[in-house]
Amino acid sequence: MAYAGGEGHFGDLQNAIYGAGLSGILPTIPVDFATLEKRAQAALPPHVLSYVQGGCGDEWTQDQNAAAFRHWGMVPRMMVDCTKRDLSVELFGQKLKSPLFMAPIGVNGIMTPDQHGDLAAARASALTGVPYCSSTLSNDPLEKVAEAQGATPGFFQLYTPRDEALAESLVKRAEAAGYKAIVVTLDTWVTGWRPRDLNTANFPQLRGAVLMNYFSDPVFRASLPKPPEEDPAAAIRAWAAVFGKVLTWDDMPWLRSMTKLPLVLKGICHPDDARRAIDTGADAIYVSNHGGRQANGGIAAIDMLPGVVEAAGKTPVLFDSGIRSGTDVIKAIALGATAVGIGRPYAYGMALAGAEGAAAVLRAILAEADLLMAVNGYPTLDAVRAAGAQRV
Ligand SMILES: Cc1cc2nc3c(=O)[nH]c(=O)nc-3n(C[C@H](O)[C@H](O)[C@H](O)COP(=O)(O)O)c2cc1C
Ligand SMILES: O=C(O)C(=O)c1ccccc1
Repeated sequence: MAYAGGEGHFGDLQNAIYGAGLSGILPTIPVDFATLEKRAQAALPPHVLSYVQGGCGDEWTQDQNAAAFRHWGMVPRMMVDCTKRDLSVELFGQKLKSPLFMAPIGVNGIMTPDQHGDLAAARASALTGVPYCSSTLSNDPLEKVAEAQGATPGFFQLYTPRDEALAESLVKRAEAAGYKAIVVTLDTWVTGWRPRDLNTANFPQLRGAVLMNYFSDPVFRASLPKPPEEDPAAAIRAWAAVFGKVLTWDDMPWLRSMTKLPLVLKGICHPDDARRAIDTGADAIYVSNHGGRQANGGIAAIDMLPGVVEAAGKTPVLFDSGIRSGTDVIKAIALGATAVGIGRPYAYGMALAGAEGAAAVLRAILAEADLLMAVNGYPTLDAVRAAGAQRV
């Protein structure tokens, strides 16, 4: 049944769903965020849910991130042949089927009952071709996560430790494991004020979750009097002491010297910071306010994207924070993003059905994006950018 026009498109999922419905089969993973979140809310242990769902302060910025997409609108073009759509992008020398990627989520490890959510996320990436940016915080070592990503390229997100030798060790391991870019997160040397987690006195990392990249690291291990297996409490304390280096522009030569891989700075929101990042050697800018988890009171991330895109010129701009649907993805592309990160939505899919659940969420987002392009007369992402989005 080739009703939606064209074959082999992400939007074919729609036909598959309606077709299955004729035999009484319904999607097991909701295709919209609101229903998905409700289902995940019921499925997750309360302390995991509050950590993932929550944000900083009264969550104004987190709410704004999603709500701000509602004041950007697009104008359709008619009489354009859109039977073939091309959502592919080239990023870090990799040809990707779509502009989506999975944003780093350091507690993926505790999102699945088997506590191997990092591997589930990596398998979702292998299943869909959507790259996974895996976090430094992980229940499985980065080498195993890379392996589970199969042929899909992966990126490694670095939380820069205070111990420079440990930072260098993590980056060298990521290079050896085949990651295609190093994404340095700038906004989290300290944790933001998160009332949901504070009121329940819950911080998963201090309970020993998701620290396997440290516990498996030769430099970290050498810094401990006893191995983490023998004295986990001391290893956790050592992690807390080493976790967050305060980065300044003075560190750029060092960060740049650590790797020949593309270097991406995550958390850039100001055009001047984007210019300085590029001038000092960054290969890509990653606009994000950490999903509103780190600082409250900030402007919605999508509203900061156009200024950074303009400042970045030809340098690729990655974006996340507030993406909840395929429509949001297309709006971010229209505003100049090169690639768009999905955060909480895929984590919720994973909470419901592991790798398959996360893959289902990504496929639904891609299907909506593809069908929007089909209807709106945008056959390519360049056409999306040319059409743009207007503030309404
Ligand atoms: C539970 C959770 C854990 C996260 N852990 C990390 C992390 O380890 N490293 C990082 O750079 N960003 C982390 N982030 C931020 C995401 O990469 C991304 O910026 C954010 O989720 C985007 O917002 P959204 O979830 O509203 O789409 C985390 C986000 C969540 C929800
Ligand atoms: O929960 C987060 O968003 C996150 O990335 C993090 C990681 C380590 C410490 C504090 C926050």
